[in-house]
Amino acid sequence: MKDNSHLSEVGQAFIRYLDLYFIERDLEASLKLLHPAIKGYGTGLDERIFSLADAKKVASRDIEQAPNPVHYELTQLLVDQPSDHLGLVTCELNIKTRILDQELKLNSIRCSCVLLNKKQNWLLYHLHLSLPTNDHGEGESYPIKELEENNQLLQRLVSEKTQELNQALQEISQLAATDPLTGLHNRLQIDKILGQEFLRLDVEKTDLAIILIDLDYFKDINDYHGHLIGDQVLQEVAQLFQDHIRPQDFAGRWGGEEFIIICPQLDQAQALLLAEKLRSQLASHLFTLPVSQTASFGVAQYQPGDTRASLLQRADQALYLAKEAGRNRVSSGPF
Ligand SMILES: Nc1nc2c(ncn2[C@@H]2O[C@H](COP(=O)(O)OP(=O)(O)OP(=O)(O)O)[C@@H](O)[C@H]2O)c(=O)[nH]1
Repeated sequence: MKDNSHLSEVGQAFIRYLDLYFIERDLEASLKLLHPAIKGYGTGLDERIFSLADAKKVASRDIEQAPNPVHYELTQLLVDQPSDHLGLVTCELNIKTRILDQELKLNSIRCSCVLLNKKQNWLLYHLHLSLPTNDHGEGESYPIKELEENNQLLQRLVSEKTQELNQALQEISQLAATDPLTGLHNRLQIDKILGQEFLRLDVEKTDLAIILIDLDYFKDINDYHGHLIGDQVLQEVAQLFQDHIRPQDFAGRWGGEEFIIICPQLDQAQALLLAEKLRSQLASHLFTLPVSQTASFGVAQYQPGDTRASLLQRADQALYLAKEAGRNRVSSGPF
């Protein structure tokens, strides 16, 4: 402990504050030496102190970031006491500490401070710290201010980049799950959804039905009108299915001119009704192009012991029966 007896009460109070704050890094004790109406500025860009709460925030962040003792050397100390209640300190100091095994050294910090005498205690009423803006001095190895600025810039860049990456990731996931022509779920995604629905069946013991759909004589559309018109018909059919299923159903493109609807919580009878609705909507649909289009539908309901493959196989067999029976119809068996 340095001998400060030559200093006035004001000087001693100021040194006491420096010791508690810098050397001991004792937040609570150092805060007790601040006047309740403290105001001032720290060295950081955002270190504005307009209340004791601000001072606490700035100091606690500083101590958290640099918890080791901060050794200081006063290169200049001027203490004035214009009145019984008013003390002024003007000083310059060099500090050094260690953060994360790195030596930090900063010279020529300027500090001006007003102390008020409150019930025989000199308390810091105003504090202003500043760093010279010229190039770093000899031996300064860690310009905190610059580090803070870089840190803030980096944080902003990282947050911007993270946002961009998240958005790109969302777009990529969306693309990976979507059929580019129709905008419906693609086969991979439908397989994933079916897997999730099977897991749900284990827990919830509810119904699940699927509807496989194959357009009738679609080859003719391509042959007579060309592939581009064929594509437009596929898009319009997809939109029609999407418009007439329930919000909880999933519509997907299963293959070229094959579609699939996954219907959670629907039994066979209800799924047959839905399929019939889709069939008749399509059969009577007025396409924007001078074409008409029907489809055949195979319906299968989940049975205990089913795998995804066995359920799909039954729907496929039902679809085959609908085709065999003359197309433009719905079938669910029997098998
Ligand atoms: N325009 C277009 N045609 C496609 C696409 N995918 C598959 N097709 C066509 O769909 C047609 C399917 O023909 P087929 O398998 O013979 O069946 P179909 O003519 O619909 O007859 P049925 O299924 O027996 O009623 C073929 O001409 C394929 O080229 C696509 O993405 N765009």
